[in-house]
Amino acid sequence: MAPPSLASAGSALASFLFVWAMLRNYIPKELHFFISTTFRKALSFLNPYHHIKLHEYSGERMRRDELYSSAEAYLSSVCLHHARKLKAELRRKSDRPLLTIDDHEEVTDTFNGARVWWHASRHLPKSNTIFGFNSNMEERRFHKRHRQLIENDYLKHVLAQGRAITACNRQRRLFTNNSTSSGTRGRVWSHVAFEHPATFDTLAMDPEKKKEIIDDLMTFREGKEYYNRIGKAWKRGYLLYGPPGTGKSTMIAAIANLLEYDVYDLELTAVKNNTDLRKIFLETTSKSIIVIEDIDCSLDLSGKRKDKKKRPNDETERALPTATEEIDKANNVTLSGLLNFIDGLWSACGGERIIIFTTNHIEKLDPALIRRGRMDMHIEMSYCTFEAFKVLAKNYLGVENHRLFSSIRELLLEMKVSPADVAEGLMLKNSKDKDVDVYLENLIEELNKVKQKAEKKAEDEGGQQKN
Ligand SMILES: Nc1ncnc2c1ncn2[C@@H]1O[C@H](COP(=O)(O)OP(=O)(O)OP(=O)(O)O)[C@@H](O)[C@H]1O
Ligand SMILES: [Mg+2]
Repeated sequence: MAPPSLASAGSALASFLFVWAMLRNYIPKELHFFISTTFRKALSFLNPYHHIKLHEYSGERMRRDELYSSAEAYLSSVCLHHARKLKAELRRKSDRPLLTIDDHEEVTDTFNGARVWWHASRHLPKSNTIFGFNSNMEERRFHKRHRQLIENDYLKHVLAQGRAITACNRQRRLFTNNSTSSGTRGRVWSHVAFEHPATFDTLAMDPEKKKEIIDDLMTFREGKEYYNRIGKAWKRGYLLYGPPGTGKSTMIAAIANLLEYDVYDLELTAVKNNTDLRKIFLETTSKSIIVIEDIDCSLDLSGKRKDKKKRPNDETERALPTATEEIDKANNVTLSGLLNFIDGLWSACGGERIIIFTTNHIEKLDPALIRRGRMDMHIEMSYCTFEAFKVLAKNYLGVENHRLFSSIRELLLEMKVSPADVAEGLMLKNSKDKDVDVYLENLIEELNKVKQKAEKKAEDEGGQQKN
């Protein structure tokens, strides 16, 4: 039951509204206006709550408002379990039903001691609404004493959390600029869902080196303010080099999965010239990894610059281009175009990008391309060590130790074999046998074959030299 003071206030209000309804048609318009505005003011003065509306579509181009979508993701994550009415939908290219809070359902959230009521409503389009969007609206209500907190901190909190949740939930994409792909619709990039299962856990490499790379990546991801403070574009370059089959492409997938970024696989040979390269770059989004695989094969990097001996002091100091170089510039991607792509003014647009080059021949690359600051971290992917083998054995066979491990360690110390070859040896074809011994014996047999081949090759080469 309501307390007596509230009950009497309520009955007074009811009597006032009744009298007002009876008299409103008989009093002059000016008096009617005065009474209704005074009444509204009195009500809003007594109302301790303030409201903020978030519209789903905003701006002249009726784009989906990011604050709205962030709030939707935030509420679905933080307040979903409090809501009684939910909506379930299957988003495109997803096989997991997505649950969100239903329209007209009210949920509450608490932030630094302030309580906020969220209410979602749906406005059906009027006949003359442009584009005919259903404009949904989230409305927040909070006590006026928390206004500063809500305006300054809560709004930012909802945006940041919502963005992070959206990034985590979204289907990541693998883009290619190869124009022969179907469905490009005039765009330079076409994409498919990125579903590579590689992670740093499944990547076979020295554990310390792995940790160093993970730490570096995580520092980068959290580094927005740091990069702002030091006045540097929020991007980082990684050069992965090493022989074939040592896990360079696998590491790219592991990085993308760790950071939850999209991957843009840039095929340089399909880019006409530097202008196109810039356009291509501008069509990438943030939170992405731009990859150029086998960079030494993609571009004739050596011929585009003058003799290094003439410019010993500064690699950025370039000699004037010759006429042939000018023609090349119009028709090809040049080294300077690529350098511009990596760290020219345009490269700062959007931010939060990682650029990765891979190569089997680091010695062939122009030093300017891979100097620190452009390619901040040089990562050597090496032949399979015993530590790397242990990761593969755990992934493929689920064993962390075994009596045959010592023989494998000996063999790996004696020869150079890629993790890809070891992984292949751990996979028995046409076998349903799940016995670990069989798999490891198969690997030892394969490794011995490689060893004998290498020894025979060395013998042949030795014989040829004597002759
Ligand atoms: N370090 C590794 N950890 C786990 N698996 C690996 C590793 N290296 C290679 N593999 C296995 O070998 C296959 C080939 O590896 P990957 O394509 O990553 O090699 P790469 O270094 O990119 O070779 P390339 O120089 O020829 O492009 C992968 O599919 C993976 O199964
Ligand atoms: Mg590769």
